[in-house]
Amino acid sequence: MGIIERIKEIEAEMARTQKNKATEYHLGQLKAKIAKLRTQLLEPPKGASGGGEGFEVTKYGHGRVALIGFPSVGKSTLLTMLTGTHSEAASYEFTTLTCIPGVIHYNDTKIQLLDLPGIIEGASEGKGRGRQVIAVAKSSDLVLMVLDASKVSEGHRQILTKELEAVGLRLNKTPPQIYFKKKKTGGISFNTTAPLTHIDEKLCYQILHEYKIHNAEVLFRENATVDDFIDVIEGNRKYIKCVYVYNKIDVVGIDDVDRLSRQPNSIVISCNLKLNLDRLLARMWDEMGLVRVYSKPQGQQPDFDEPFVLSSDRGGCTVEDFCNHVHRTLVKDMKYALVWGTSTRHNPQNCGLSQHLEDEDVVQIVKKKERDEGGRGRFKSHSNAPARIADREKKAPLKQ
Ligand SMILES: Nc1nc2c(ncn2[C@@H]2O[C@H](COP(=O)(O)OP(=O)(O)OP(=O)(O)O)[C@@H](O)[C@H]2O)c(=O)[nH]1
Ligand SMILES: [K+]
Ligand SMILES: [Mg+2]
Repeated sequence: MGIIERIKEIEAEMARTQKNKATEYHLGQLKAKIAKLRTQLLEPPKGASGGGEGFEVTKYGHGRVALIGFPSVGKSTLLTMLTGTHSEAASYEFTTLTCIPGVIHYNDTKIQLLDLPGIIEGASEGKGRGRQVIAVAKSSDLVLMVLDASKVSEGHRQILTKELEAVGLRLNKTPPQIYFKKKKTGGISFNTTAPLTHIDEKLCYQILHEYKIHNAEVLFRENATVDDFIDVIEGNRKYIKCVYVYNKIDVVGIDDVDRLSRQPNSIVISCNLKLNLDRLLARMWDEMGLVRVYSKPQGQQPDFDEPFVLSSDRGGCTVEDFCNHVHRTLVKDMKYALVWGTSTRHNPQNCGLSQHLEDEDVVQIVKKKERDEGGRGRFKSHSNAPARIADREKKAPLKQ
């Protein structure tokens, strides 16, 4: 029997099993069994050389966004509108057969947007190009799940979420607060700092047993579920933000539009009428959590057209991360940093390497050998972005 059949069989057994106190241990074990099989499913077949049919597209820009959705919901139309890169759009399904990259220029940052073939139920098990599409979604910083506003009754949102979850993607979730460490000896030590209502010590042991783990340290820091615990044991989950984009609102009534726009993490648009596309861009950019930091050489103004772009998902947002972006020896040479912006209590503030920077902060690195000329009046005004500087100065004067 193949892996997919075995998963189906266990799923059927779970559906048959009544949920109560007496069956909860058995159900927990079955969940662990399915998780293990799904992980096997994700491993490339032995002897496979990576395969030439993947959608490997080189990463570009400050972040990557993937368009995921059923066929003909308007993914390609949206890519063309947002990036200017043409991607074939047509009224028949599976128009797009590969991954088409485009670039969005927004807030002085560049974001790679990827158009992908439509996926359908069963994608996680290899239907259509599902597996390749999902692999691209996994490599992204944000998923835009595009849905057809006129077909919402068909449960596409749930189906696709399930498909992505089946391969270890977790949308709009944070990793469970469970500390888990395998050991060589000593048995299982089980502790909790929160009251648990979904799982108990015995069930934990059974799940670990299913994974043949007999020595480990487990600490629940929140009221987590069996699924959360399995996610932590598997350890290969990817936590990604997702915005649900309801397209084609030009063909549905105002009541539906209103209802859809109130769904969690959702935005309604129409490519045909160019409705709400700017809101979508703003939303997308916010979700990516990019942090633009402007470097200010001593006695000069920062170049507000050329931010260093940091992100907590990619490498972090501290002064140290900023230094590493600018030059690899800068961390070593830094005496302290002067920071202007929303991350500081006063402007400028002397900061160390661990200072967390926020979007639009200005940073001046004072090096060990340099003489600190801090506080010596205003810098000369030669800049290619006078308006933005004036704007910044209103918030916090960029002296020094
Ligand atoms: N009414 C309406 N139709 C739209 C809108 N956006 C796209 N379409 C139409 O929907 C159809 C499918 O668009 P595509 O962009 O090819 O959809 P897709 O999701 O890329 O499709 P596949 O690549 O086949 O998965 C085309 O006929 C588009 O013109 C919209 O906002 N409103
Ligand atoms: K299409
Ligand atoms: Mg397409």
